[in-house]
Amino acid sequence: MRYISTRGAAPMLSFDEVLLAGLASDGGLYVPESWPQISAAEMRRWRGLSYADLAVRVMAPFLGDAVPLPAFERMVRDAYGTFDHPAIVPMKQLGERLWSMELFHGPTLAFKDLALQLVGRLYDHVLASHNARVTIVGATSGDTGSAAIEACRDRKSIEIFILHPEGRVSPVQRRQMTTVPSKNVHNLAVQGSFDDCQDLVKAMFNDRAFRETYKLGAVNSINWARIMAQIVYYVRAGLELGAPDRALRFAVPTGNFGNVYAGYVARQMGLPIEKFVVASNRNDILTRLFETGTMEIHGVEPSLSPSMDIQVSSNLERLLFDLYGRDGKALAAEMEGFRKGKSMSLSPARHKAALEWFQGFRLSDEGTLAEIGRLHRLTGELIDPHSAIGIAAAAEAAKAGDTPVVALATAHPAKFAEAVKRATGIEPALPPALADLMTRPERLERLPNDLNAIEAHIKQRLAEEVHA
Ligand SMILES: Cc1ncc(COP(=O)(O)O)c(C=O)c1O
Ligand SMILES: N[C@@H](CCOP(=O)(O)O)C(=O)O
Repeated sequence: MRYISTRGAAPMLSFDEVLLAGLASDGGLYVPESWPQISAAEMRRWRGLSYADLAVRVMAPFLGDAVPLPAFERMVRDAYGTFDHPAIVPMKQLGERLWSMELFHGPTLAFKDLALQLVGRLYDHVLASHNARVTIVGATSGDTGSAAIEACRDRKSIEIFILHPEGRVSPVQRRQMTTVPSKNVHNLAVQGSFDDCQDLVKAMFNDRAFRETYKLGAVNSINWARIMAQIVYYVRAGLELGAPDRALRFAVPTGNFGNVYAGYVARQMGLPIEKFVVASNRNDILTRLFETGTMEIHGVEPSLSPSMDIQVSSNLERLLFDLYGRDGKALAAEMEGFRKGKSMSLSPARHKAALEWFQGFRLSDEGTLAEIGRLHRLTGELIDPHSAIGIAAAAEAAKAGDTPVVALATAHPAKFAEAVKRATGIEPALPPALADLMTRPERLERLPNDLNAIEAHIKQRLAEEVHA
């Protein structure tokens, strides 16, 4: 398996090279040269497999010969051995055609663990075989950061720097990052939005000298390995609901478009997915794109679902690459225009093609609180605001059409206790392993939204490590 950049000007790479590269050298994102296929017969055979066994089968074609299969199997088993539910991603029926899939049973209580527990192990394996070290730089609106830190803490060959928007993540999310005492973990609270943090990370990757000197690595979903690991639970949901003999739909709470893009890949591999409902909060750039064909950046506004407070959805570029017939040069020009003009429009034909697979949905904060309350009254369950947006989208979709709709529940309610309490009067408790989280000492650096300041800080910290 070889990987190509969405902007057409970076070298083709193998899986291990893509894992270490993160962003492509032309500023694009790596995607597989072609989509591996899962046959109907394979899907039927895979129905009763454990999550780990299924994960190995779904992901193996993406590795090429970069990682030996026995080692990969071990990594997968270890990664999902950290989850606290035997099904790893349990599904619950909420209505006649309505299901939710819980993706928050990993160590940091959000769907990011499904990919990052594996990516941390892949990094270890590949760094050891290349005898290399890496400096991870990542941006987070709250969940990627803690999942990446948990996956990379105390690893000898990794230093990890996570940028989060100061004051714009929940107190639990912040503390899950800042209370980790490991020496290789560095938290930077940036005066700006998640989009600013993500721009800073991309700018560090595009600063060739900095990237090469400090051997930058990525943990955000710009890294293909993140997407690869997220494909598995779509296949799992499909098999549980009767694929390949029955089609289904997904409703996905969306920010950076990584989660829903992994579903798109599952469909490209042959899973019979009829439609994706792309669900957003008031930061609805994607919903507007599907409604109108035009993508236009408005400022990021804080909401009750802060992890989705994003306007520039990185992974949309991977979908656009296919909508542009995999013409990297044409897409590079389009992305440059979008960067400068903060707006881009799809041609009517491309817009129509996108609507065959996707539809948009948005929910206000008031609607989110109402949905948390409604679900609690109906089922007795507490759900977090991100999952609530997905479930509300799925409930609406289930009213139209006969195929089942699966809502992805992306975070544990205790990560957003304040919103859940406002909606239900009940404060969800953190699991026992995190019971004392709110009293642990924190460690973070406050920095301006300025590339030079961030790079200087990282250089200084790395120099101190060398002399320690
Ligand atoms: C809890 C939660 N739900 C949904 C999302 C949106 O997912 P994506 O960025 O993959 O679209 C995020 C952030 O990524 C998140 O942390
Ligand atoms: N919501 C995310 C934002 C980063 O997205 P990623 O999937 O690209 O890592 C977060 O919680 O940090």
